[in-house]
Amino acid sequence: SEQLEEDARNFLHELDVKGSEECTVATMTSWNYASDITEKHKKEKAAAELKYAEWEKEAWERVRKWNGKWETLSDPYLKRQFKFMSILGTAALPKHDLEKYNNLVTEMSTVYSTAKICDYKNPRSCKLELEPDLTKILRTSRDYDELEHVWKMWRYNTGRRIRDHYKLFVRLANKAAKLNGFDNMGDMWLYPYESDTFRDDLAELWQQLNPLYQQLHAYVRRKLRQKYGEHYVTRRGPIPAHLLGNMWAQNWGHIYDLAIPFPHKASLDVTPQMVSKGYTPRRMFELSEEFFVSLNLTRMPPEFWQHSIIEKPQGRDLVCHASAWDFCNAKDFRIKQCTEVTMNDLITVHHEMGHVEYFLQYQNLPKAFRDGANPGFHEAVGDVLALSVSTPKHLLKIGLLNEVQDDPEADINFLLSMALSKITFLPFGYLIDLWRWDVFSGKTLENDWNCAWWDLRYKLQGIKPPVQRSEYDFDPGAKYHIPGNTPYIRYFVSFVVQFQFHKALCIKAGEYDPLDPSKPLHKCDIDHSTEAGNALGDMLQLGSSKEWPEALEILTGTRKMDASVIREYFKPLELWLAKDNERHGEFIGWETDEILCTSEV
Ligand SMILES: CC(=O)N[C@@H](CC(=O)O)C(=O)NC[C@H](CC1(C(=O)N[C@@H](Cc2ccc(O)cc2)C(=O)O)CCCC1)C(=O)O
Ligand SMILES: [Zn+2]
Repeated sequence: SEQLEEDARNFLHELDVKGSEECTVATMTSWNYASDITEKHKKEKAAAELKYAEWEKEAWERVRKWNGKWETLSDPYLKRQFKFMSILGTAALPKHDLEKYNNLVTEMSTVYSTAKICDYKNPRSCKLELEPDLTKILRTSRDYDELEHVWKMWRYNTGRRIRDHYKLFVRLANKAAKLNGFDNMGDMWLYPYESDTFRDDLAELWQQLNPLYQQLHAYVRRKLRQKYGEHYVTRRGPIPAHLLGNMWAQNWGHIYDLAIPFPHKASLDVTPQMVSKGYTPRRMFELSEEFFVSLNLTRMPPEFWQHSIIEKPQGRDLVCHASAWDFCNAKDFRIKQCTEVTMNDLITVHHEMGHVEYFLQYQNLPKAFRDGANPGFHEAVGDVLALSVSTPKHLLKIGLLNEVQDDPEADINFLLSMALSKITFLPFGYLIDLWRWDVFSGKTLENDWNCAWWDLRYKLQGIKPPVQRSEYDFDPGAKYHIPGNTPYIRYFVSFVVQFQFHKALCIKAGEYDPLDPSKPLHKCDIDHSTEAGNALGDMLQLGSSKEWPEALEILTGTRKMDASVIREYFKPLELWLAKDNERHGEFIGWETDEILCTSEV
């Protein structure tokens, strides 16, 4: 009835205003803790989390009173808000359980963010931190034993120390999920994807992408065998995980120098040019903002520049892992990033600013809709712009390259550098929550946690630990998102859909034409295209007010995740890798009879 509709609008508006105010308070205490880890900030954050949970519970109980009525409303926009506000979340836990749950997550995050290890070359000095020290060693060292030391000690001082926390955490998480009507927390995490074929769809995407990954894996293994010798990197075995330039082997971009196909061509890593041109983190953020503005998207507000932390502050502990923050008041948006002047961090700056651009585009929607169409969309925005920024053509435009070699060999070099961060990430992006879903569902028992992790790491990534692991270790806990309790499948989704977004925007920018060989997808740069920017903005403004297939269709014309676009982007490389591997008689895939992880405790 008209009256019911009117009452519903007023009711939702009241909850929206109050919910945003409560959200601002809670987010501020979370920011204070993440940017300055002290006992005082920890206590204030814990108290604010409980207070926010009380509000969520009150709001949820008032929404429940509308059950049987809101379903009869005719306006889908109102019904969708009621649908989302009918899920309470972890606030459904009894207060003492919620306090325990929150403290476990904060405690695990603190262990991770404050962990330090001793220097391999100077064992009495024990203050090396993940950022910048350990990431720098993993990125630059080619000393097999030094890399093994750093890899092992990081896991000793993080994962091993939170294994027991995680046991309790899983039980409480599942208790909360059941109170929300889900079988376990894994199912509750998948709710925002609103699809009962989602897991199957993901498995299908991985099947389509695995062959390309295996070709790249075989090629890189040969290059690493040349560097470290056949004893360490065997012909047919998995690659030792600590040789891939990254603490988790999730991005192999930093061993590009060992893998470059045509070494006599110009390097594409513009870090040296950034340093020699006196780039600062501030300049990197302004460069990224300029790109968004060139697309006719929204510039960062003054508060962003006032309150963001874009360089590592000295003399205090903080969560250095980059992050973007929405303070729920359509005014205060921030990034916290311990930025270094490297190309990799320039990409990360775009990733984080992509989150803020999404926050800005949907800031006037009701709070229930101030999210990505699905979490993977939120992760894709910044990466889409970074696909354009990474092209030699764009780097020339912004003065970070002084020449572009436009020939097939330079093309293969470029595509390989992109594949070392985009294709290598796919199995990792998939397996993190494959492991966690099995842990939440009980399919993987506590005594098998670490060896189940290494089964997946071996099966999907074709890597192995440099030293044998056991169930005394807890290697998943050495990756930020596990102690941080952040779902991860969003990144796998993002790495597929970001290429679909890229293709749609490149067509609108006139930068891609499937029939024009001079305009392949991987050479497209959408900067300064307001057609592309307006199309992207139109989708971002929807927030989560429409189901994600509809948002995807508005931008790309399709309603499904489609792996054929990322494969089209890398097609020239895929052909070249297959030929090169065949020429060298490379074994595609991996096998081993080594015991990677012993399960007796
Ligand atoms: C308040 C809050 O927490 N906000 C959320 C955002 C939101 O939910 O609104 C947030 O800021 N999350 C932090 C997280 C940081 C990063 C990350 O963790 N990345 C993944 C995977 C990956 C790797 C390469 C890549 O190109 C893209 C992704 C990893 O490093 O493993 C680190 C560097 C990049 C992004 C992020 O921004 O997603
Ligand atoms: Zn992100």
